[in-house]
Amino acid sequence: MARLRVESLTKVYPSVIANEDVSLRVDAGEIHAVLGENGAGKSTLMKMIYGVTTPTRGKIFWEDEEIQIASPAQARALGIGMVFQHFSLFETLTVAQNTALSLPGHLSLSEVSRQITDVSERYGLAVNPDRYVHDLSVGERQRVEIIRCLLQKPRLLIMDEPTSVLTPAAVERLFVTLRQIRDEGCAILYISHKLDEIMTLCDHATVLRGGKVTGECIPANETPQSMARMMIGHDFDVPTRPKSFDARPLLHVRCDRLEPADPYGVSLKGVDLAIKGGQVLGIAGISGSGQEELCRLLGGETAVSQEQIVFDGEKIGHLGPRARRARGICYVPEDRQSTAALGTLTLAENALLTAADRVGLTESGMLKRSRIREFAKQCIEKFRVKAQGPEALAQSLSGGNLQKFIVGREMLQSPRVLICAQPTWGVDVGAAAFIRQQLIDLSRGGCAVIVLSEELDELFEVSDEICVIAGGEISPVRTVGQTSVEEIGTWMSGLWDRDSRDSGGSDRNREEVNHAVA
Ligand SMILES: Nc1ncnc2c1ncn2[C@@H]1O[C@H](COP(=O)(O)OP(=O)(O)OP(=O)(O)O)[C@@H](O)[C@H]1O
Repeated sequence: MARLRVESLTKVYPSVIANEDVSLRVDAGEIHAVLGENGAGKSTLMKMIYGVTTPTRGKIFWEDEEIQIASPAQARALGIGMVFQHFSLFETLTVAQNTALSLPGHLSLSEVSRQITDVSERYGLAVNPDRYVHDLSVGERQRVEIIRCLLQKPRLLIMDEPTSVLTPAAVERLFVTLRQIRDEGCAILYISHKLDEIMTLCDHATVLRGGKVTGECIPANETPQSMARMMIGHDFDVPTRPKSFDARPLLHVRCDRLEPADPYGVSLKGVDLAIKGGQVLGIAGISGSGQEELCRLLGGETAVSQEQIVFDGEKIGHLGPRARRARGICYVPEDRQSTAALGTLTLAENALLTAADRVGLTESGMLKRSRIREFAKQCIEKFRVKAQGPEALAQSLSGGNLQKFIVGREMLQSPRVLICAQPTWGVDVGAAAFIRQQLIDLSRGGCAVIVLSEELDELFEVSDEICVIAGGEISPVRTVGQTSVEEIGTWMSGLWDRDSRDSGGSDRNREEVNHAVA
């Protein structure tokens, strides 16, 4: 008897068939991966199973009994739990208060805290029930989401890209937990674009392409390459990084201390960063270490005194985002859902939001509608975004496709500096390789590209120089040949030698820039 079986499940949206005749079964004690490129229909399938979206047609069987799942509450009552990719916790509440909100009945907070402690000890997911969520790192928040789900004693656990913001060590710990839950008889549906994770963790995989099931496999018998081929139908090019011959200093940021505007943010300390046109600077770090504050400083959301940021000889620290964008300092924020795009606007309108001045989308205060549409169309075509066209609402795109559009919108503005946070978050392997190559190519045309990412493999693939941000401080900068994944991984915990800060590549880099901007 399958724990869950779906038969010919179909979801038709006005503009697209997101799932077409999808059939799949997942058994008790099995971790079942759902694979597919961006827009293949994975999230839609999970949303139908969790009662968020109603199927257009098709059947769902829970332990051989046909059911209709009308709401997440009904799904939870059946024993289905879901951990969404984006957290759904209240920052101003404690872990226990957040958890109490999702549990049925009226348990006292001390009882909820006791249950949290029990589950966290049982599965090695350390969390203090009395801590406020705003105080927790992203990895800890992920643990709270998982504990909250486990407290409901799910018999089917759905996880939609749960590791996208976890460090490798945290992923290891999560996998131990998931294997334990599986061995206790839970069925797990697991979505991820990280194919090596699927290989190590999952017992079975179903592959979706264009909303249809195109194959099944046992991941342990495959390679990441063969699974990628099943997903996208062909091989994809691995990025190449030609030597950078023409790197020249372009942007210098110096900031002794900067308190965050956000009460729960991170203070930046002793930032002294020299960034060169013609190459990619990778900034590694566990999320929540000051990346957002650094991006706001570079992008102009946080203004400082004018001499603290020098761009191509001009002091611009006091300028806001629009003036910086007009100069060619473009920015891809980490949060594609709210900061980077507005879901209720069309893609064309979203393009206008950041590209108006740089691409000339207005004239004497009037919108140039056809030019706006044309630019949005260019972003869609060049970055292979699966969307109906410039008039599609941003919220109708799958997560990865919206990410591709946002990256395209910034890259096609011929930026002189591009700040790119988590460029491939939620993007499939083929598209991720494409974006990485575009970042490298952009830098080789003279742009100073800054990539902030938690994925060290990604940073080592694209960067010419690399450093770490931890606790609001920036480590020395190394050329990629001078360092290793191990060293950068250690530095991510803030463990670099502060005395070596003024030595090596970073110092040379800084001197060169000081000289150029003086
Ligand atoms: N509310 C909606 N209205 C219109 N179209 C939608 C809606 N939600 C999803 N779609 C479309 O359905 C298709 C499948 O989207 P879905 O989010 O399921 O893909 P996915 O495989 O999860 O992609 P990703 O890996 O990027 O998250 C996409 O073409 C998407 O644009």
